[in-house]
Amino acid sequence: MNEERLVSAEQSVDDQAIDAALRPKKLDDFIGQERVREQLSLVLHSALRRGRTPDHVLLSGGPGLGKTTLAMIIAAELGRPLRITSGPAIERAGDLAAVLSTLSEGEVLFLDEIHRMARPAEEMLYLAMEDFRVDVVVGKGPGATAIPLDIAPFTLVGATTRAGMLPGPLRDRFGFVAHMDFYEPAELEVIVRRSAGLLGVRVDDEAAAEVAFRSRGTPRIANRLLRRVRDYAEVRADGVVTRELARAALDLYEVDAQGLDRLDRAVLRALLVKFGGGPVGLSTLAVSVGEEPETVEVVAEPFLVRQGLLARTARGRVATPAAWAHLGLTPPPGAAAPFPAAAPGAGALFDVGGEGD
Ligand SMILES: Nc1ncnc2c1ncn2[C@@H]1O[C@H](COP(=O)(O)OP(=O)(O)OP(=O)(O)O)[C@@H](O)[C@H]1O
Ligand SMILES: [Mg+2]
Repeated sequence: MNEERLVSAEQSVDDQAIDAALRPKKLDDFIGQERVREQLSLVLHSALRRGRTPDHVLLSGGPGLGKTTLAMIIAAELGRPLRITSGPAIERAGDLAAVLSTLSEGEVLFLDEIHRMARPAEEMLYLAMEDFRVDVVVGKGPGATAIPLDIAPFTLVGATTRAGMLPGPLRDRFGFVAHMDFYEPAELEVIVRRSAGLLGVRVDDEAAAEVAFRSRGTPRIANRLLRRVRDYAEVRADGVVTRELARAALDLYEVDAQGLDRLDRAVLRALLVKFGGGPVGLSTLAVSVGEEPETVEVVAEPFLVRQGLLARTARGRVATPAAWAHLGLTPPPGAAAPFPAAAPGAGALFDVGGEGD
């Protein structure tokens, strides 16, 4: 169900064309991520001044935060062609050799989902990144020989949603690592206004703020919510999106004021109403909302944790005071007692494993 969620950060089939159409093309048009943008600008422009290929760049961050966009911008800023491939497409070292040996000088190679590349290819990549050389193995078994092959100096741009899964030696070979964070509502508001302009949707500032606020810190979600709001305004009104219309549309799609959707709220409500705020075990909680434990853990919980509405403890899931407030409920006396703030020094109680967000 994850793919169909309006608030999923993953790219859906519907997003593909729109993602491409809405991508900023220059660093100056890339909104937010101030520090990354400034650092990257220095890396690129100093290399340009020296007439060298810039260091390899690793972009790390959650889905929909702008990694692919930034990779394209890097090539554009350098005025170089961009070759795109991805970890899953490189099953054998030979697949990578085929790409590397046909790069032109200064070309930018975008390797998306780099953490999913096959191991033997990884080792080939180390050498290529460091020495602009690959060893092509010819033959099999004891008679196999490695033939060194020079390749053109290039800039690798790797992207990953799981920087922690990258082997150290690979991470160390990137001269610049950009960590992309969730966006602030004010930044998303600018993104929404820009996207609205490109799509020819008229949104007033308050409506843009409303959409931004419900977008979970993620530009891709903001752009998706904007489209749903536009549909609503076209069918139910004169096409101009006001705050009231944006609210009505997003309420209809069950995306609430903080960006929680139906599943998020069902989990939270069950935790509060059926289990008095917890602690309750994951599988019990999942059964009570009719979902698989994995769905609750992977799809709903990370955002609830990030919003400070739910905590994972060694004794089970616990709602925070903010959770009661968010659903407009009053906690019963003594509810959510085993909460971190109330139990200084009880850090060991809390299991932060498996967060993966
Ligand atoms: N800083 C930004 N300013 C304006 N638009 C942005 C920004 N970052 C992302 N977007 C928009 O959000 C959408 C998703 O961005 P992008 O495809 O680059 O994300 P991603 O990090 O590559 O995601 P994934 O991990 O799923 O590959 C694009 O349409 C892009 O236009
Ligand atoms: Mg991408």
